[in-house]
Amino acid sequence: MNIGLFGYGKMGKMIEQIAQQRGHSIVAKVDVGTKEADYSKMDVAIDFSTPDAAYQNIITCFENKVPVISGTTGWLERYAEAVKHCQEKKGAFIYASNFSLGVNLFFELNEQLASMMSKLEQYSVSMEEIHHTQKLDAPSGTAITLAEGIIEHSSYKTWKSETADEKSIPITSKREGAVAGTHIVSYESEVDKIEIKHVAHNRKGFALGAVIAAEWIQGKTGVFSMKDVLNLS
Ligand SMILES: NC(=O)C1=CN([C@@H]2O[C@H](COP(=O)(O)OP(=O)(O)OC[C@H]3O[C@@H](n4cnc5c(N)ncnc54)[C@H](OP(=O)(O)O)[C@@H]3O)[C@@H](O)[C@H]2O)C=CC1
Ligand SMILES: O=C(O)C1=N[C@H](C(=O)O)C[C@H](O)C1
Repeated sequence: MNIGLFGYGKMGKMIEQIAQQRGHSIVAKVDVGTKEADYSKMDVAIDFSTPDAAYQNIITCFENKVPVISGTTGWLERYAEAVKHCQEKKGAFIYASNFSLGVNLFFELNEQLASMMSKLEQYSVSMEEIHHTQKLDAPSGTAITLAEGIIEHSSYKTWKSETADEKSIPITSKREGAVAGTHIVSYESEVDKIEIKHVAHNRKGFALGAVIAAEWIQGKTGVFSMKDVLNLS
């Protein structure tokens, strides 16, 4: 598979390593200063760029008939537009706030727990995410997906950073050192606390998941998710 990398930062470099180990070639590295890219050589584009850059990168790939895997967070207010564009162009697209197998299992566990906890009014839910100090967006994309999973299975209506009323899920964002990504969902009552926690030890799991998604999307048309790739639920 010939891969075009959009964003050649921490994730772009990790994806290059994993892709090459799996026998793929990197045919383009599109970063902030890149003037031109040869889309005709790309079987797939993998975008891990910035919140400001992702949407345009994705649309340009659809225009050039290149399937897109995007893991960039913080641009999701334009996700519906990107989906529409993909459908109009009969393209192929997967966005995931987190590509790691572990976090995708954690998403499933979170939804099952939310469903059980929705019957118990004495517990209040809250969330904490911890990432490295270079992260541009907060809360993390993963925390937003977790909150959406809880909202789908409970009476919570929305999420909010830090402080919240009883109808919204409070999310605390911490930025510390080089933390790859930690997410904690807590349910607290007057008498006890239940927590589920995912800790990424490094970025390899995110990169491997993105490369597996790129392999999976070959020859397909449409908008998919990691649930489709991993055959979950
Ligand atoms: N879904 C998932 O599993 C994961 C998602 N992420 C997300 O991926 C994104 C990237 O993370 P990370 O690699 O750590 O960040 P980095 O800051 O290390 O890398 C981002 C890169 O994108 C470059 N860039 C800026 N503008 C453009 C542009 N117009 N086109 C292409 N590239 C551009 C930056 O260049 P410059 O530095 O010169 O500005 C930088 O090299 C973030 O949104 C992060 O939240 C991260 C890990 C896992
Ligand atoms: O910026 C990061 O590093 C990460 N971003 C993603 C997010 O916002 O959830 C995924 C992972 O937690 C690492």
